[in-house]
Amino acid sequence: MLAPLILTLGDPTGVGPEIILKALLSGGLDNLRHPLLVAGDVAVLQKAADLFGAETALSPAKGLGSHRLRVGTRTLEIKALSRLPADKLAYGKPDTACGRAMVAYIEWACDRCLAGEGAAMVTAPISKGAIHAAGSPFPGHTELLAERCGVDKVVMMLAGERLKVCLVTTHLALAEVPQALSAGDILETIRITDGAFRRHFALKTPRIAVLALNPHAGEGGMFGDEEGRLIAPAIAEAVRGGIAATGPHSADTLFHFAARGDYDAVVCMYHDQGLIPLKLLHFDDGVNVTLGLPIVRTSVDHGTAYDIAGTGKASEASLLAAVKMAEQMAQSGLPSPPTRHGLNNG
Ligand SMILES: NC(=O)c1ccc[n+]([C@@H]2O[C@H](COP(=O)([O-])OP(=O)(O)OC[C@H]3O[C@@H](n4cnc5c(N)ncnc54)[C@H](O)[C@@H]3O)[C@@H](O)[C@H]2O)c1
Ligand SMILES: N[C@H](C(=O)O)[C@H](O)COP(=O)(O)O
Repeated sequence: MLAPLILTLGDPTGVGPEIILKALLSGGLDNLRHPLLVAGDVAVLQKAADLFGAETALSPAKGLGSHRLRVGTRTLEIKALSRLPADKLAYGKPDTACGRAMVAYIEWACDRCLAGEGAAMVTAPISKGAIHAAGSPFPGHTELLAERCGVDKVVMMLAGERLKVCLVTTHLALAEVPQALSAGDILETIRITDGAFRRHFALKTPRIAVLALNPHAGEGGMFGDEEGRLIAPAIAEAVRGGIAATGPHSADTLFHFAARGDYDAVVCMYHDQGLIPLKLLHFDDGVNVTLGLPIVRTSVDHGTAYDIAGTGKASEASLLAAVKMAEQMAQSGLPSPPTRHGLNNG
């Protein structure tokens, strides 16, 4: 039997629980090669099932899971890692117990994957504010997983069929981006992107466009020198290493060409540079992937959507795409980046 894909519940008061139930009830999880295991909370999932009027029945599970929840004609395997008072929780209002639970789901899934007991982890959305309030020092999954896996550099990629963006910097204030950029970090982002595309997406020579930071790529230094000082040297070094990287490209025009298929990946200097075009094209079915980990991690591309949590309206499409991509990546093997803690099982 193949190791399971471990799906973390995310914020119990966000849309995570209901999109998991919606994906299950849609039949979109029926034909996976790997078994699916939800790392989460039984009562929270039962409450989400009620949103869809689905009849549920609970029984004990053997193996990695602790419970089996029958929902209508389908079954969800669950590892219960919290026992939250679901009836008392209000959608959109996580407390510190919820914050701690979100972190516990992620840590457990990560550790199972590092131990080879999970084939991949797929994450439902968390609230960055809630995990912060619960004492987590990390701004999101990406940074938490890098630290837990003992990896210094990972790459946040958001992927859709038409566009794949890979970020040099992620969750930091825009004002801090120029200081945070370095030629070494840009080069590492290009290398991790190239390696992941060769391994997981079967591309012999991925075509990687690297963006400029400033308008018109700095216009020859008139407004900004990061292009000549940091980005161009990183691209030149990548090219010397056999990578098909080009740039620095002006960000305003490049996405048009990337979306029509001229490039396989776009390396972006900061979060919104890449995520605005990505979500414009792929809000419904985009997938967030952490490249450079010794485990496979994919995620939905959206957040907790508190404004619609508990209504059953949230789309499950990104979650289904994330599960599908996790399976594809798990089957294509793992990269073996060096890790600080020697946990590399790749
Ligand atoms: N992977 C993650 O864990 C992740 C990703 C992005 C944001 N976040 C976090 O989520 C919280 C809220 O972030 P935000 O408000 O910027 O973004 P959001 O994605 O939660 O919501 C933005 C808008 O998109 C809508 N939306 C989101 N998901 C939807 C879905 N599945 N179907 C239909 N509509 C949907 C929402 O209703 C809202 O109007 C923040 O704490 C943020 O940090 C987490
Ligand atoms: N930057 C992502 C997005 O906007 O979709 C999101 O915040 C992901 O964060 P983590 O996967 O690191 O939680």
